[in-house]
Amino acid sequence: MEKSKSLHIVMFPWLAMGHFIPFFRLSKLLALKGHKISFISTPRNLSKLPKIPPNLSSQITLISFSLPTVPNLPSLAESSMDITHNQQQPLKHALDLLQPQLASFLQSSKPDWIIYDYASHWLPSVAAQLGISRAFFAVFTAACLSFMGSPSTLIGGGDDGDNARSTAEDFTKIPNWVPFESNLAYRLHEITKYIERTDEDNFGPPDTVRFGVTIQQSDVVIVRSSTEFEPDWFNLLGELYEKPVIPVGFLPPILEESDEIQDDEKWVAVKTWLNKQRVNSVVYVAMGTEVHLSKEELSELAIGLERSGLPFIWVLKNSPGTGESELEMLPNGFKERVKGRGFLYLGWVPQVKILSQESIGGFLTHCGWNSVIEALGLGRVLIMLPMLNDQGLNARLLNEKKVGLEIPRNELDGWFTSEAVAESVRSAVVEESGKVLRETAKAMEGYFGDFGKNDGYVDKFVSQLVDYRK
Ligand SMILES: O=c1ccn([C@@H]2O[C@H](COP(=O)(O)OP(=O)(O)O[C@H]3O[C@H](CO)[C@@H](O)[C@H](O)[C@H]3O)[C@@H](O)[C@H]2O)c(=O)[nH]1
Repeated sequence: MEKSKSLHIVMFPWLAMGHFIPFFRLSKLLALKGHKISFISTPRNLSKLPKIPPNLSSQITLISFSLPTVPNLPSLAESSMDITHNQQQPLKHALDLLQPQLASFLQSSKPDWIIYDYASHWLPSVAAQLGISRAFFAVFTAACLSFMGSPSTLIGGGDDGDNARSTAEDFTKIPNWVPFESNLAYRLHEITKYIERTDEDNFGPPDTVRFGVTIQQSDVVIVRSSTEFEPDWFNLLGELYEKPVIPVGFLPPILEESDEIQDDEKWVAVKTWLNKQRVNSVVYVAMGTEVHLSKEELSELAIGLERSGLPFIWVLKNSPGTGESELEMLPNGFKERVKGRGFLYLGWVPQVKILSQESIGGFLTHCGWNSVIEALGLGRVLIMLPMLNDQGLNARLLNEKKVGLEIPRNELDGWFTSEAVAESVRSAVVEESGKVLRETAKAMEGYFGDFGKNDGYVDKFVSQLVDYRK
């Protein structure tokens, strides 16, 4: 690469594991292509990132900013996985207070580009004043972003005519700006949770406004998806945003990287157990970093897995709200009854490594976009139980694509039964009724897991960064 084309790029993700992973993956790919990266976050978040490989250590600099203390945020909390849903807004308040540090860093380092997330809606205008080019990296699907609408719809304020959304029901309808056939919309229970959260925002704007302003004030928007997978949604998104929308591909994970964040002894126990199971037989159950199921939901899921009769490995978390672990919240006698057939794991697992084991037959998932990309990159069929954020929309899209099935729920309150869990799991993983889903999911490896194809998207993106630079 010519020296003149080497860029200095600052990365500033939202304080959530599901966002650091794609931002860091993109940083490494950009560094490999000869660009200098300054990756900014808080000390505890930076310590959770995989190690920078020696060949990239001179290209990537980690920049640590202490997170200001704010009311209603536990003192050691620095990311969305450390807190409950109700503390998400105080975390955004703390993020907003990083503005002066960010501004002075940008002023002194004068990067070519800054790539940021939706939450720091104040950042694009700070960067613009300093003459720095600005990219919003949306770690969501083009379908989900299109559903959310144009910047003016997101910013709202009642001036958006027919497009304005004021009630939860408005989010359960296909938007009038979608010109093609689709079933993409929230279920009432999914949006009720979302609205509950934004109503508690006493410290800053709701997420919709953060998104709208961020999109409106960016030079380009980068999306972690591909035009091959979502052609119509990408066309629509370009029209809604009226600015370049650049697919950066899926940024598929590198298997070896998950070695760095695992405890060897524990992994050996998981691997030994997985190796004893039949090929394509085990259900991997994991709900990401932000979903915390209630005791009743955990119980229904547990009994459903038990009833399915299939072997399963289930990753459980500590509940930041109660201090109780999900393992402690499981129904009485469950652990003993599934002993040998169900592997219960409390803590952080190397998810990509688990998904890559040949005994895995399907993935019961909350549909976080990272988890979906990791699973489809390895051709695993999905059993979908979306709970928050974009997850419901992801599930609708993946249902349309026939790569899995949604566990049937009560549309109003989201309740699901153990029978529905057992039937869905069996259908997706072993029964004839799920054969097409298994085959379609397998074929997705070609989009999600193909490194050459995905790297082509990053190459195109890099040449656009060079072209659009101010
Ligand atoms: O024990 C664990 C738990 C998680 N992971 C990894 O952590 C990431 C989790 O990301 P994701 O599956 O996207 O789940 P969340 O972190 O819960 O997702 C948040 O971020 C996503 C991307 O924005 C959104 O799609 C979700 O709705 C939002 O809740 C994945 O890479 C997992 O492999 C592990 O490796 N081990």
